[in-house]
Amino acid sequence: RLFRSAKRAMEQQQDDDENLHHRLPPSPPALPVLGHLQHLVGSLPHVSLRRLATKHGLDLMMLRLGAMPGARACRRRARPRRCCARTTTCSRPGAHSLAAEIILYGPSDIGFAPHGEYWRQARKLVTTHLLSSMKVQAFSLAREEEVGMVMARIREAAAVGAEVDVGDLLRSFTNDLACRAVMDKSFRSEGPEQAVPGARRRDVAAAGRLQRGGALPDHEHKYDEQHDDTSASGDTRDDDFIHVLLSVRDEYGLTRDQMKALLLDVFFGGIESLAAVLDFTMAELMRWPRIMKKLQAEVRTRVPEGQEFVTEADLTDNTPCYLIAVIKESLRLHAVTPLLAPHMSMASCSIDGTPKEFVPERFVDGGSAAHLNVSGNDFQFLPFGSGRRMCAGINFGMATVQLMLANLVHCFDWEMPEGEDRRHLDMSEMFGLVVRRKEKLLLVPKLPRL
Ligand code: HEM
Repeated sequence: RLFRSAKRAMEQQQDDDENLHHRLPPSPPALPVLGHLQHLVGSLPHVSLRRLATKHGLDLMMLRLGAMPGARACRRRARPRRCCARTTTCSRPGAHSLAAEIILYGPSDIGFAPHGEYWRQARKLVTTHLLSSMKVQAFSLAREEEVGMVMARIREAAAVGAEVDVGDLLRSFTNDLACRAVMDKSFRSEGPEQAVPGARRRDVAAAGRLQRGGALPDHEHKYDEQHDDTSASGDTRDDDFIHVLLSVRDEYGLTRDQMKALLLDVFFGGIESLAAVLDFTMAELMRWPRIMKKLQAEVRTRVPEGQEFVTEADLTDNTPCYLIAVIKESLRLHAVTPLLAPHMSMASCSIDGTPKEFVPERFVDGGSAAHLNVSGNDFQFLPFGSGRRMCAGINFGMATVQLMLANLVHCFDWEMPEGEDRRHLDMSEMFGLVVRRKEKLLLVPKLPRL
């Protein structure tokens, strides 16, 4: 039933695309056959597109990527971006691709599904039962445990004065967190090698295991054994996502493939983006020691004496506003998904005329951007997108970045490896589904003298 409604929505989308043809935005000069494809071939397509828009003075431009038409809105005026967020990007171009059809079963996930009844129901399910703020809160103990394990590993390195590959550490943290959210602790006992021979990364292993179907039947079995009709729903407990989906499968008429596709969104949507945001933020803090010190002072004064790690309660009871300002500034300066959502381009967003400088103060009270938040209503600042297709994992994402960053700056002082200068820290980007820093972030943790 759901597959049929996804197909209908796709046909409707094609009709809408055809109807739109007679009122297209202006288009820069294009090559025959290729159209504007050459602008996406370089290493940083979002930067080439920004240059193209500036060169032709276009706030909203029509691009042709081979046979596929697309529109891109630029920073200068909020109106075209609002228009894109609310209308143009309600569906996804990738919805018609063979890859999405095979990997995401239709696609039956919410990230790639075309706009329509299936996507609406699936999005409702995910935002109500898996990624709601209540569920994210219920998951705080698990998040704290995972962060605590990373701090313990850094402490071992600090004890012997070794450097750590912070980027790598952050990526394995976000992998572990996603695996834990989806399938609880079972992934630890498995190890990546058993799940997918030769796989080194747990997310790949876990995603592979999900796709081949191993994880779901195991959980189904456990769920059926444990299930008690009188038990409360998993929304307010830290039940893993497979368990939650099993508890609502009849209500939503979900097939096994649809459940797998929805779970894969957590791997595809959450892991790389979270790691990239944390890596960019730590790198910026290293380049701006004054900001690092100010943030450390704020976080350290809020953690009770003798307490080893920062807990979520320390952050939510008395939200440290400079921590939030630092995260917002990092999201402003480094758009990790600049092309996923055509209406969003943080890489080219200028709030107060100093776009390349890392100045979190703009986001604190009295600052020029103090009124901007990340919830998609301020069209100059859309790190999670906006409108109906905005990021479904925004609560999960913000909670994770806050807790991890607070702990990294609370538990350690950070130095550059010997002979390296923080002023030369390379901030070059590497393009991908998620934009990340090109170079490794090698730093030396020191236990602070409190
Ligand atoms: C700080 C980290 C993150 C950033 C910067 C980010 C950013 C984004 C952006 C820009 C979009 C496209 C929005 C649009 O088209 O308007 C998106 C979509 C999405 N994100 Fe995130 N995201 C993050 C973390 C996460 C996490 C942790 C999850 C899941 C656990 C997630 C799941 C999704 C999903 C499912 C979509 C597709 C929504 C739809 O099409 O209906 N994201 N994200």
